[in-house]
Amino acid sequence: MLDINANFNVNNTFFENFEIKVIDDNKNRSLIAKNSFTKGQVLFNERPIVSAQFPWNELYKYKACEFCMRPLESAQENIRRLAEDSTINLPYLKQSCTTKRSLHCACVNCGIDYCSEDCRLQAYHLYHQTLCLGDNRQNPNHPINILMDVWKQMHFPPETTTIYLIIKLLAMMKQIPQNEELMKKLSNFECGLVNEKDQIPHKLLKEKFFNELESLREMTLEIFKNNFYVPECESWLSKDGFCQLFSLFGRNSQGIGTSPFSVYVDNVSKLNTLSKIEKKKLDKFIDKLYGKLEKTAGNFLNSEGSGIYEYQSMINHSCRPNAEISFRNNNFELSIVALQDIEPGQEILISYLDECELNSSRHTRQKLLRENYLFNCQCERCLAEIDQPDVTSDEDLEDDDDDEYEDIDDDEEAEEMEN
Ligand SMILES: C[S@@+](CC[C@H](N)C(=O)[O-])C[C@H]1O[C@@H](n2cnc3c(N)ncnc32)[C@H](O)[C@@H]1O
Repeated sequence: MLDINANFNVNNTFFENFEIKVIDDNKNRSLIAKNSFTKGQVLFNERPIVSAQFPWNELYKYKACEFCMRPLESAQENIRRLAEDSTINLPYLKQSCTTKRSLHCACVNCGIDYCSEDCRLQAYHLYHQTLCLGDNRQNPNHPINILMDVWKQMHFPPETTTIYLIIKLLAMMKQIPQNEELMKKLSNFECGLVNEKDQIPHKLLKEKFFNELESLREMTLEIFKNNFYVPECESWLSKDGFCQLFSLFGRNSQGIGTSPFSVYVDNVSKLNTLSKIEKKKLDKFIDKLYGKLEKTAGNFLNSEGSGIYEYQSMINHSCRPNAEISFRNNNFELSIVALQDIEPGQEILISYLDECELNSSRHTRQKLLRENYLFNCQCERCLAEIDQPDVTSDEDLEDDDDDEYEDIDDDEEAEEMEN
């Protein structure tokens, strides 16, 4: 039988290196280093409890393993598709492309693709036995396909989450023998609909989305009753339970991005058999390809999805982080990597914002964190910049009009400055 813990866990030295501690009222729990780490060191690796590729991303033919999201295209296929140019030939492909087509396989009933037999088996034992649609995989009238279509119409790219995470989770609850353990893990995640202390609601749960959320709930409930009813999960599909489930994914899910071309670029640039002239030529060639990609694919270069991670979700945010997330295996396994030397007793802090957002004003950063993660950031940098004028970064200005919480916050801050 499959060891369910092997699917979720981080390596077993985790609690030798870290402790989870409540160190302040605002942030609640924090992850604290027990040992020292040097810049560039991997603090830990972790696989998600549940993950899924985004549906638009899949529709646009970003081929990835259904279980671990490892790309299924070779670097050459990937660049040809994204750059819309079937004449591109990548040099040194054999040494630098990691896609292993000979290991790929598919579910014999529905044809879903996996990067290996191991992934196919793990998916089967965790959820796919329940979710395999067989001949109905392409049937637009199958309730799961209808739900996915409705979801796609509600959430156009750039995608941040998917209703399929909820479907997979319900199937896992049905299938796995130790589902109390999964239930326990889920109960550890932040899933409040509002930040009770500061009364900040989640953006996906604002009034304007109530009708959408209700139709998603009704459809999911129908699928649940007919396909994988589990008595313990019935409350998840009540009105409140469903909002909480949504909030759990909204507040905790971590984006996953994989790409055969970027791995190729990484590997090819490390080849030490090339002369200086060959290296220069190669750099120029790759720059040109990226130029092409910018025109044809813009920012959409990766197979994208999201997942929830038990231990990564214990790490608080800082606008001046000392660690970062990376997907070094080009699949859903996440690594937390030190950005600087870390001493015992120091809190591990990552950024929930991307690089561009991190470079924005304090006002913009705080707004993004409030909307997505329901907190007023109390990090060292935000506290140090508290006297900064309340300036919104340029790229954010057009969003300002429809942000009712911004206005409340501006008024409060203006009042504070007057007093
Ligand atoms: C993914 S959880 C991190 C772990 C969390 N502290 C816990 O106890 O489970 C994210 C939540 O932690 C809190 N948090 C994280 N970083 C914070 C920060 N810089 N300032 C204030 N609260 C923070 C917020 O409540 C946020 O919604």
